[in-house]
Amino acid sequence: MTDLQDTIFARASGAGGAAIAVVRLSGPRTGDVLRKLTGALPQARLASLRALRDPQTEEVLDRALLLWFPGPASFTGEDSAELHLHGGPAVVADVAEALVGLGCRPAEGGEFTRRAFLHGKLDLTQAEAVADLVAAETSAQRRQALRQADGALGQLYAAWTARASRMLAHQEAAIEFTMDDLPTDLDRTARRMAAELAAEIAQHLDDGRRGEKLREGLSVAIVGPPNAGKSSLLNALSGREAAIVSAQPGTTRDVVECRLLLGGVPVTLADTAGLRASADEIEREGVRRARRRAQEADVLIAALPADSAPDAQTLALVAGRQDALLVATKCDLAEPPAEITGRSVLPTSARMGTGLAELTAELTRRAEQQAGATDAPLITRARHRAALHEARDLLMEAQAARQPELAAEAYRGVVRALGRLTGHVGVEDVLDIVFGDFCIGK
Ligand SMILES: Nc1nc2c(ncn2[C@@H]2O[C@H](COP(=O)(O)OP(=O)(O)OP(=O)(O)O)[C@@H](O)[C@H]2O)c(=O)[nH]1
Ligand SMILES: [K+]
Ligand SMILES: [Mg+2]
Repeated sequence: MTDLQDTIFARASGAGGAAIAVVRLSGPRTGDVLRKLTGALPQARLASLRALRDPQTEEVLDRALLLWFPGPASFTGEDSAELHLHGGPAVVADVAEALVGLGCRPAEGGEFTRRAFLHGKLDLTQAEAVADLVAAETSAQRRQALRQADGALGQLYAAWTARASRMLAHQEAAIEFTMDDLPTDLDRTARRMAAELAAEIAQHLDDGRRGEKLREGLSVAIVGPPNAGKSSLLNALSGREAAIVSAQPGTTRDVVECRLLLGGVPVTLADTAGLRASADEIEREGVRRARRRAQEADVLIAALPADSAPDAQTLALVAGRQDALLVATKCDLAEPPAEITGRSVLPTSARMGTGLAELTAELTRRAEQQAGATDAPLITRARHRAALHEARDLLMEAQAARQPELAAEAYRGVVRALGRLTGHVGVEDVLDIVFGDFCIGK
């Protein structure tokens, strides 16, 4: 995808007007480009103030601060540089034009980090963390991304990959020895190791998706009967008129979303169509969407108006969800029940603004409880989860395999699945272990 012979450049600082624009360069021509723009290579890794000249016209384009990072001791592992230009769009555009004239090309999204990965500067989990750091909206997200960028997750996965390689090595050696008719317990050792690793991976997977929730945001859905005041609640919690409120039941059809920040966790709060049987095709689709959203939500809010009997459809929906939050709405109209089907109820009135602080506090408590920060590094992406599931299943398969060759094949799969996580898929490593790590010696 990326041709490493190309020298790439991109504006690394935000778009739009700014005092300074940082343009980043990476690739084999970088040194040559700096020489042509400034007359000489600046000292490595020290800031130098230089006039940048268009090599064709000799015109001074800008007076800029240069940083020259000769490879391999650079972020990408290649010769690279930063030009700290004055931030005007014309400065950046004219310098970009000069760079193209010197044989560079604009970088594609993520290309610098991709090069860092290809040159072994980062593993894949660290590359992902760079993207997460750039996107981090909250301190909690930043902390999680930084930890992953430091390699905590990658090291865990690399250690597991090494263990799987060792199992494979034991299994292959067991096959060899069986052919020599020598009794060994290599096969049993491999199976024991597989059981241990499978248990550790299962525990790592059983994290309630804390890392993913912090990275992607927690999903909260408001459900309830028509006219329960769901949209009014969404508007009150988010502080803006995001959803249409009216006295007409069946007002909301689409899922209406608002982003909130609760306890450092980004939260998507969704208002949904009132649950009822309807002759209207559009409303029926709205109710389908409401039910689907309720199913997917990390936190479910059941809005039940205090001035009417609890809605049967809503109660049925939350019956299987012990974690659902029962909220009595319109408490200015009637006394809310203390409990519904034995579960406590939070009284609110969007009109009077009562109970909203309590509801926000409860949502914040749940957000903090469900997302982020544990002692062990966390899975932060569906990609991680998929590969770990695959590895765990193959470890079970290896343990149950009747034929040593099938066990070996499963171990090979485990190494591949775990290796994909860091991007270091190295079945070659196994050969080194077979012939080096433990001494077959004959
Ligand atoms: N008295 C009182 N009326 C409220 C309160 N909240 C909402 N309402 C009124 O109840 C009616 C329905 O409110 P909505 O927020 O549209 O209710 P909804 O649950 O979103 O309704 P649908 O989208 O049709 O399912 C409107 O007339 C609101 O003004 C409240 O706290 N107190
Ligand atoms: K309504
Ligand atoms: Mg509504």
